[in-house]
Amino acid sequence: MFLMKDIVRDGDPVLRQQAQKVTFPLSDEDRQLAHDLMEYLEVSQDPELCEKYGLRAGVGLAAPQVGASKMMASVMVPAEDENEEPVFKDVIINPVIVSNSVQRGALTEGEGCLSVDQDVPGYVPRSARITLEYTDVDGNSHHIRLKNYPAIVCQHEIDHLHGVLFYDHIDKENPFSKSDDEIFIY
Ligand SMILES: Cc1nc(NNC(=O)[C@H](CC2CCCC2)CN(O)CO)c(F)c(N2CCN3CCOC[C@@H]3C2)n1
Ligand code: NI
Repeated sequence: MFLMKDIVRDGDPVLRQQAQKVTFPLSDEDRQLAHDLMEYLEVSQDPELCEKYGLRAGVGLAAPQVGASKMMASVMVPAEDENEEPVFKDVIINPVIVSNSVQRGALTEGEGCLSVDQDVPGYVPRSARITLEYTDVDGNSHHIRLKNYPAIVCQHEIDHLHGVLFYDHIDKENPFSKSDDEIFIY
């Protein structure tokens, strides 16, 4: 199980590398990595376990953040009402954003990152809607449309696979600048 000590922090070159495509069928090592990436999110979203293991809660975790430069990330976006199924939950392997809306969106509270210890205030403008292609651990390919919160999370994770961190997108001059067609999410 991953703990905070296993999370690589900003400054480590692995966070700025282009991750390697994953080959199928998955090796045992890659299968274990996919499992552990999702397990981190599940544990971190359980208040008791999160506290018990001293984790920072997460809704996504990319392989480079645990030192594995592979195109793989877990995403677990809970529903508003936690008694419902998560809005989106999967390990996305070799993900590609095949199209995205012109309309932009940003999380109202900005973003953070388990690999960035300090807060970096500001809006992180992203596409409000994306069409995502990826392969799951069983080798099935998916072609899905996501919007708002899950779309933002997937873009944050896919950025990690290309060596991009959330604060790269923040406007230095005016971190809270917003063009009128941008929507606010969540
Ligand atoms: C928005 C949010 N970001 C949390 N952390 N940051 C992360 O997930 C980073 C990735 C997210 C940062 C912005 C977009 C993607 C991790 N990243 O660095 C991976 O690359 C949260 F923890 C969180 N939630 C809301 C839902 N809640 C359900 C119950 O359990 C607690 C949980 C808290 N929402
Ligand atoms: Ni991150």
